[in-house]
Amino acid sequence: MISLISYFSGLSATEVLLASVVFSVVYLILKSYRKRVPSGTKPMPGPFPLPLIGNLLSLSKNPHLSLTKMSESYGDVLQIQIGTKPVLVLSGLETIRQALLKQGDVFLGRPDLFTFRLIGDGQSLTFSPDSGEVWKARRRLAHNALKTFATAPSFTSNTSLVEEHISKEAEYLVRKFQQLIEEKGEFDPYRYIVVSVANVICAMCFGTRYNHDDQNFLDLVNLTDEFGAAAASGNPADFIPILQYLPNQTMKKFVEVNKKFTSFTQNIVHQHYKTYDKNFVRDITDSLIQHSQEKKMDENSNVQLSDQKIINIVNDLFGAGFDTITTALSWSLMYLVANPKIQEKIQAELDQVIGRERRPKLSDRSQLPYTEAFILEMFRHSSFLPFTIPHCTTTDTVLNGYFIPKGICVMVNQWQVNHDPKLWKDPFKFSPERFLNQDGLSINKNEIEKVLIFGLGKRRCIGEAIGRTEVFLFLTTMLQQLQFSIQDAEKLDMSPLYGLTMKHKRHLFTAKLRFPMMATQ
Ligand code: HEM
Repeated sequence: MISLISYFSGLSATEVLLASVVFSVVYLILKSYRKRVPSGTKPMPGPFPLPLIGNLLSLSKNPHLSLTKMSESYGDVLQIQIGTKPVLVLSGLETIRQALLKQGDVFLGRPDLFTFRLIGDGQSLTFSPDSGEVWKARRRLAHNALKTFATAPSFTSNTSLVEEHISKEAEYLVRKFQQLIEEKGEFDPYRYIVVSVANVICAMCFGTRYNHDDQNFLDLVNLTDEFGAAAASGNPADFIPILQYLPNQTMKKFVEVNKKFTSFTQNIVHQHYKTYDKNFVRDITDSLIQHSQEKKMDENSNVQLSDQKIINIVNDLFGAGFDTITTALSWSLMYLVANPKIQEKIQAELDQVIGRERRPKLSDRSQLPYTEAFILEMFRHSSFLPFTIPHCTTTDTVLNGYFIPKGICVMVNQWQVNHDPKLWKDPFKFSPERFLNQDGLSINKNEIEKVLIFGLGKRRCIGEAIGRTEVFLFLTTMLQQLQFSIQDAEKLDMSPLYGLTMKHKRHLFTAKLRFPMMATQ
């Protein structure tokens, strides 16, 4: 190698050897300088990074698995380098609780990443690097809007408006599946679930719903895979700047997807501005417009928010509100066809508690422990959000004795917690029973606390309540009426495809009506 370099450079072999020794010594000195930390603290452990690419090669196609493996050697707090940027990786439930709950103010930042700047014109509540007073005011506003809609009563039934929207969409979905079975015999459930779930969030955000065959809407909602693939934690383009300028199909698609999403929500918001009637607030967009028109200060902080900052919240709620739930439901169906006995057990529970004369309601949830245990196990086992959205530190800090500098990007490994053998017996086994108390009739609350899928602390998901409600109602409405299966169960491929939300390969399903269709209530 040395003689080859010397041949091409015209330098002698000794000169090349000397230059490489000097380069290595300088590199090692720089590295040890980086590791210098204040007295009384330890430098973070981690694998040795290569120049320019850092530890990129160790991340593999499945960073959640490689980083779990790495945590077994280096511990819960470890540092890697992606490209030239240092990244802190957190594992272990107690360490993550310490960081996100007890030291929550320090770990609530978001890093300024290239892909994040492309989302919602860089104004996203979720992805922008803002974590100061403006972010807090926007988050409170979004949270309140969701709570108001989650508790608003329905005009026609004694449930909430949200429950009514979800139950109606779930019912349409069952009818659609039935029609597909009659016409084609099989169907790709993901293709239809995504539209139904998007319709629920559309109803809440914009007061509209779309037909399953509306091609424009279909094109829009089917773009989420590209979004998830590029916004995933550890995207090299976020850490090696040159990659942002090289031709890259994933990035090109990502820019396209973001433009489409933003223009879709902006168009609807503009229509709302035209028809807005402050005496009749119909949906979240209306209530946000009301807030922006009244130019109310945020009650807690005196922060004045621009119209754009308020209205952009709709974009975030719409995006976050359907990809996550669609993914949860499609993983649920995969586990059900892979485990027909578990499907039968859920159906037996539904038959016993609800029967066939009426549809499932949210108030049935506490009496359906096995169904609830199945949902928890689906969240745990799939861990389809393997990492939270990346965080960053807002000041220098110390965690478990390690010095953590201000501004470092933080990856929180939810997948590791959900598969940690110290927390779970046979973590790779799919077993809803692990969440039941010994009597088999109630849920063990301590076990629920160990599942990490909505994040923790100040950045914890604000849609959790709606998310859990939606997964429960869609699933129970489908399973009360349909028994799902696939033709070739041995060929079922459940390996997750890495992304912000991990998807599975699409499969064709079939379903059998469990009893004659009853009229919708
Ligand atoms: C099963 C469903 C869902 C799951 C598993 C989920 C999970 C998550 C996770 C892991 C985060 C990141 C937390 C962090 O960075 O530490 C998050 C953030 C967020 N989620 Fe969800 N989510 C779900 C549904 C929803 C829904 C239905 C909405 C809205 C209607 C929503 C709105 C948001 C927003 C706005 C944020 C950003 C919060 C912030 O940065 O302050 N999510 N979610």
